[in-house]
Amino acid sequence: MSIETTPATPDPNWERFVADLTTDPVDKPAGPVLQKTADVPVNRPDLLGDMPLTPEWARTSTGWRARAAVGKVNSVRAFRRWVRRQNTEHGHTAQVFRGMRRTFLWIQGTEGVQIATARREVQQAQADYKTAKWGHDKRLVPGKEKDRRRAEMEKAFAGSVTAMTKYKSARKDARVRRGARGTLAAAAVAVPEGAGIYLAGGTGGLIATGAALAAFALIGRRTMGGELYEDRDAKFGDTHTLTDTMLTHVYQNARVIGTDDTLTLLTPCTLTADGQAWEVVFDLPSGIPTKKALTAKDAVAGALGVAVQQLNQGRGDREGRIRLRVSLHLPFTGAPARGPLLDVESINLWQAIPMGINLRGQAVSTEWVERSGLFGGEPGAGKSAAANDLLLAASLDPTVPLYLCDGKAGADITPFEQIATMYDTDGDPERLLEILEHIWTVEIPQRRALAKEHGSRKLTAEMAAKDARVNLAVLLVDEWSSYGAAADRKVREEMERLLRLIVQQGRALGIITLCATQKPDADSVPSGIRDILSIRWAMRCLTPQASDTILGQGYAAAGHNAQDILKSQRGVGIYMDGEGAEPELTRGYYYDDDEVALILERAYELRAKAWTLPAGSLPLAERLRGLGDAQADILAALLDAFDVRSDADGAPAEWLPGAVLIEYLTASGMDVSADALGRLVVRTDEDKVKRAWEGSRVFGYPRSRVIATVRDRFELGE
Ligand SMILES: Nc1ncnc2c1ncn2[C@@H]1O[C@H](COP(=O)(O)OP(=O)(O)OP(=O)(O)O)[C@@H](O)[C@H]1O
Repeated sequence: MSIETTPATPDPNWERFVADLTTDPVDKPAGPVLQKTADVPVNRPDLLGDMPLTPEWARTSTGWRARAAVGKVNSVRAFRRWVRRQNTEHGHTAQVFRGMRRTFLWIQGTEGVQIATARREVQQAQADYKTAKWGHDKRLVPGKEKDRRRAEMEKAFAGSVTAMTKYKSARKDARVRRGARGTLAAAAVAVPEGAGIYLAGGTGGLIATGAALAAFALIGRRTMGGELYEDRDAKFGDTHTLTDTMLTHVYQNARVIGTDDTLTLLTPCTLTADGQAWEVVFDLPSGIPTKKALTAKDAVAGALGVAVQQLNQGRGDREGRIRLRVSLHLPFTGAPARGPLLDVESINLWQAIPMGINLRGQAVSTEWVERSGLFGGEPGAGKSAAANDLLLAASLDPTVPLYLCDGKAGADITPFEQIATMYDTDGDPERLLEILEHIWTVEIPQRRALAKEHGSRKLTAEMAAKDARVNLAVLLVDEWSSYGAAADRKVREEMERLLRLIVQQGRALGIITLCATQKPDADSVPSGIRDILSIRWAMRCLTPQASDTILGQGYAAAGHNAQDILKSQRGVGIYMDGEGAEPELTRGYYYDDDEVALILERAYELRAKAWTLPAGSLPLAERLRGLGDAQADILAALLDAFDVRSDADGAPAEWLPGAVLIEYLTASGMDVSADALGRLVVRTDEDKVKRAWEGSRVFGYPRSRVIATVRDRFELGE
């Protein structure tokens, strides 16, 4: 009987799944599968996810290079440890001699004891026989007693003979056994030696000698006290290799877990692809909170034998889970990475902007829309450089007005002056007040009205895409405390009130506020304002309290302490990208003075093209052209004509003949007669006096008269 089956309708999902298992993986493109076994073909994914984890990069050339580099470090360190060991009783010479002595003792064996016992028995039996014989040889002993004594003497004699035989046999036995063991030991040394010399000459002999010495060293491994050499005290700092057992010991020694507890590793201890660190994810034993490990950062670093800056413990995706990263060297001490703004044409500030690089070497980008920031740290920690990451990006978005105030009266924002809508580089509280008042009474109401027009209470990227009037704005207040110290109480209170209102209400209306401070404490940033600044960057601080002032209460105790950052780690800070974000050690991109100038030159061009340069920043001729008026165009061309004839110092010519101006206008495509020019630029009688020009005296126009005409007709000045 046969059973007929109907052909099944093909199921595409099933076919795809089976195809993954059955087709030759080499023909298929490698998917984004990161965890695969080492012993399955390279592109075969771990479909069931139950194979040992081997990161993909491990088989790449970078992976091999990274491992080779670490291997080299480990070899050097192992050699140094070996040299240190040689002076101790665990040294290999001591081991070889101990091994030889032990071999000799083994050859001698325990037969000596049996011989000594047999000898002792012989001596005893002979003494017994002598005593019995002496008793028997006495005279005047009755017959019966004489018989008994003879019997005793004969028995003692027999015993003495037996003991002597046993003694002789023990000696013979010992000789045989020792001979056999001696032969075995000698053969074990001599045979390989002979074979080595026979097969490979002197080299073979050397190899065989080496092997014999190694064998003796092995036999003599244990000291007389019975101790074995162990690398028990090796720490990560000594070896550069992180092992599973080492990790558990570390957390036990740091008293994060009990001595009987173990960690549950979710990934193996793995060297990162760039060879810079080891990473592992593990669970603490049940009931131990993550915070306990994070708080014990110093103890964990000590147990690992590394600097606290090399250790990074991050919270995993559930309580009790830790993502550990141990850097091989102090991170962030090399040259800073090239800032990405150098390679972009322009920026859209509505999108995330690049701020820096994290410990893993990944770019950290932040969306600043509806956010505000607080950057703090000791002088020279890198706040201005960090603030530049935002300011330079904002500069490259030509739609963004910049309001920049520096309470320290330093030179940090001077390069931005030309493109800033309003700025204060003198630390003048009155000017800051003026800027804040402008934002509060002009910017914010305009923005609110615009949002209302769009039927919303917010300005969004979608609105900006449709309506050119919708934009973001940036307000920087560097060193608030200096303004506070320089202002009287009334001005200070007013500044504080306005800043709070701007941060609170400007957020939704596209105003991004960034505060920076050298001395993070309650005075330097009023707490009412501090609490609403969502992005925090704590650069190196002098105390944990200062670090907490920037990041929030309790962060230092939980292991996020900006005091741990070294002085040499400039531009490095604990970065919190918004509310509730996990703090992350990040080094800001750094743009030196030349790079800042280069970016700002581009920003100026972008803004000039977009007509968003602040009034006064554009040359007068450009502003005239922007009016779209025929007479303004002629006046702009006239100003150009004076510029073309500038003197050696670059100052425009003060006076030019009318014929030269007409010629320039004609060359610029403007048909203007001498009369028309005279009507446009009205001269005084004094202006009409002839002046010397290339050997003759001619009529002409002073530049000041053209400027006056511009002012009178278009209310524009230089
Ligand atoms: N991200 C960085 N990478 C490398 N070096 C940096 C970085 N940031 C800052 N530096 C170095 O640190 C120096 C000081 O930086 P910066 O002026 O930004 O510090 P600051 O905290 O603003 O100081 P102050 O409070 O005195 O203004 C810079 O001149 C630069 O050499």
